[in-house]
Amino acid sequence: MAPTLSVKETTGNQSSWNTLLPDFPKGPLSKYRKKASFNWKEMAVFLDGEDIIRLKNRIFSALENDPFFARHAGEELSREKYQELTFLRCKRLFEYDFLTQQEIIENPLKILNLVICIGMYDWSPCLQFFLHCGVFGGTVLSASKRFADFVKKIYNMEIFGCFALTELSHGTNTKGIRTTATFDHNTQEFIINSPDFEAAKFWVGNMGKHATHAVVYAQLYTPDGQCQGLHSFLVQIRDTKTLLPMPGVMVGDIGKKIGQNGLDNGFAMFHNVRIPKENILNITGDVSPEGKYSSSFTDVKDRFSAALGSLSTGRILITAVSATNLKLALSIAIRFSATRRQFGPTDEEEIPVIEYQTQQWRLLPYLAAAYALDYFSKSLFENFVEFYAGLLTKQKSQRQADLGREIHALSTASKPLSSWTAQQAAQECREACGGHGYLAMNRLGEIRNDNDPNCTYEGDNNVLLQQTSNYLMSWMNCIRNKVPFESPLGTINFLQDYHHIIGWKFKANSVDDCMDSSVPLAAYKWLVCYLLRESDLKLRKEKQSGHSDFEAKNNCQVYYCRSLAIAFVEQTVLQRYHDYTHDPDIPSTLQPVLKNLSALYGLWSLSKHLAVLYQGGYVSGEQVGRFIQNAILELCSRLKDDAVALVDVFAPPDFILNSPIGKASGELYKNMWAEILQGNKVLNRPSWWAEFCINKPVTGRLSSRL
Ligand SMILES: CC(C)(COP(=O)(O)OP(=O)(O)OC[C@H]1O[C@@H](n2cnc3c(N)ncnc32)[C@H](O)[C@@H]1OP(=O)(O)O)[C@@H](O)C(=O)NCCC(=O)NCCSC(=O)/C=C/CCCCCCCCCCCCC(=O)O
Ligand SMILES: Cc1cc2nc3c(=O)[nH]c(=O)nc-3n(C[C@H](O)[C@H](O)[C@H](O)COP(=O)(O)OP(=O)(O)OC[C@H]3O[C@@H](n4cnc5c(N)ncnc54)[C@H](O)[C@@H]3O)c2cc1C
Repeated sequence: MAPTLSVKETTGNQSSWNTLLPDFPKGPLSKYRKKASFNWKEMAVFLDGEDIIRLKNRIFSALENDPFFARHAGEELSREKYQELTFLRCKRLFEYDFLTQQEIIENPLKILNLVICIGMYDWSPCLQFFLHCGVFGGTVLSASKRFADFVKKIYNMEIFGCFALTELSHGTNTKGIRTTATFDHNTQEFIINSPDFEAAKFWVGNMGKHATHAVVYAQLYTPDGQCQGLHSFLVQIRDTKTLLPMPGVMVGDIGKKIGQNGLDNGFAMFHNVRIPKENILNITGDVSPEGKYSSSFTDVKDRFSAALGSLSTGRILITAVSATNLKLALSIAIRFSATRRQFGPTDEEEIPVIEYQTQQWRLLPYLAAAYALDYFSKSLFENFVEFYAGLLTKQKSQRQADLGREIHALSTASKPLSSWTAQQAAQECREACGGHGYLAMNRLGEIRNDNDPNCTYEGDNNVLLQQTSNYLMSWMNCIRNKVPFESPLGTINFLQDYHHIIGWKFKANSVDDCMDSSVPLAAYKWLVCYLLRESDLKLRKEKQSGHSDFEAKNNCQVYYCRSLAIAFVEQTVLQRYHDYTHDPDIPSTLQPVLKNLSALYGLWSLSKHLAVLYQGGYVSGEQVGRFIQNAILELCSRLKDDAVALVDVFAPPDFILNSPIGKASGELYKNMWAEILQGNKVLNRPSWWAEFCINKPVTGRLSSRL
């Protein structure tokens, strides 16, 4: 695969940038655009490449010109209407068929960009489409060749799919799933059953109203009564001609959610539902006609990992989806902050709120995080593409197995990091826009609420972090015994220097010394080693004091393993972004601002761990804390005049961003006013006017009845 994220890509010339990226309208934001230290078009082309920008333009303009995607000011859709519109939009996505197989093979990053572009418009149709084609379709596709005919039906929408793992009473604990699939060798069928309503499949996207088929995870029972563990099965849940439930299936919608309400999340119970033997998705095991179980995995644990392997795709995608929400929220809040004026040094002059130190400190570290996480999510996606190619070609090498473990460990921490960062940023951006941030039309509430489940689905963030710390702790024996080790992506290779790193101390002697990301990076390496040592000691102590493995692990999470996983993933994100921004091949016009972003992301993230850095003796004395704080403030101040151009690089067109206060013109009040006046019945008196004007209350009439 071509190294599409390599910095060696050409950035073209001014005239090609202008063709790809039109100028913004002149207006209140022009002042900041002129102050920027770099050309935003050069940056956009440098980061994405011309081909991806052309793809984005194609998608954005298709949506903008399509009546099905029209936005209507003041529109308030009922949930049913919103679900219907979401489905109509999803159908349009089939009709557009934005990417050919060939384009995806040539540059897999295009699929990620497709998800991002559609999601920037609205996550409901995006998730509906990709749950069907990607999560459901991808699982069937990777099972075996015998589903080839079925796969065709998926991609021409003859059927519609969903992915049903979670149950009403079990989600994170996948081993606790209770749906059963019992093989009947007399009829060569599996019989699917939900033992009771608590084992009903629950939360399943697309299942609520329209999915016809589901990938159902169930405990496989062979005729000898043996449970062979969790396997997945293709089950038809609705008739494709009528959308009525299939015999034995009770299926419905779980109700209104906090966000993503265009998507129909549903439940299903199965009562003796018979499916052909061939419908087992034989990824991890199969049964013979006589009912004998076979699996290419001899180890039960390996089989379990493989059964859940497809979840890594979702977690990597969610890392990127959350980074996208971060970009959307920041585009709105930074454009607003550069145009909204409050107070000033004199009575005559009010200044844009972005000039305030607090506003800079609240927003600009998130801007740096958006750049770092965007880069990381794309690079992790590229790593995953390599792994997936190995899966499809049935590679059984040690490298392939190690790569799977490493990607699992990275994605189970990058999803939490990215989704939490976006969630906190969306709230900060909401508040940074004051009251106007709370107006639904400005979209920050929608971004916050639609991002929220990224912290939960595809695995609860707090529980997923345990997977990453388990992986890190698994190297402790090698570290203790000084046995050399390395991982395919090299993310844990620095731990070989553990005994040396653990003795490091903070070296910078001034604020100036701290202005490069190498400083927080060194601190992070120490922090990971320290937290690894502390977590390992704590675990051993817990076990020595007589606690079971379960209890001991549980007692090691807070302040130990959980912090370890977070520090590790922050370190990994920073390492990749540091290497990228410090590459000598980066255009000299862009490098200074990129290095500032890298330093700010590193120092700001690290500053949340200051207590542990002091506690473990990596830093001492009050000066170090001050250096870090002052360096953060200095970087915020340096980036302030670049902030508008930095969001111009990633902000989608106004139609997609859909926020009057976030529009590219910066005509904050004109844009809001226009939207408000186009609202539904804004100037009308209420339909219930008579309740005030005619039917007056009789004060105290009800008090005697209390
Ligand atoms: C991880 C768990 C919590 C583990 O539970 P536990 O029982 O404790 O098990 P362990 O002992 O820890 O694990 C045993 C070993 O297995 C290893 N393991 C586990 N999982 C994996 C894995 N995925 N890969 C590799 N290895 C794995 C583990 O490390 C252990 O090994 P070792 O002992 O350390 O060596 C687990 O139970 C769990 O996963 N829980 C969470 C459940 C979950 O995630 N459910 C998801 C349900 S589906 C859902 O939520 C859907 C949501 C809808 C929105 C999705 C949005 C997706 C993004 C966009 C669309 C995608 C587009 C696709 C594009 C395209 O392809 O076209
Ligand atoms: C919008 C949305 C869409 C979804 N779509 C789908 C779908 O399409 N298909 C599907 O199968 N599922 C779907 N899900 C379900 C989702 O995958 C689960 O909700 C998720 O895996 C979390 O599981 P849970 O809800 O059982 O949480 P629980 O596991 O019950 O978690 C509850 C709390 O307990 C804590 N907890 C649990 N175990 C531990 C532990 N070992 N240590 C410490 N704390 C613990 C958690 O941190 C959490 O705070 C969706 C969910 C949402 C919100």
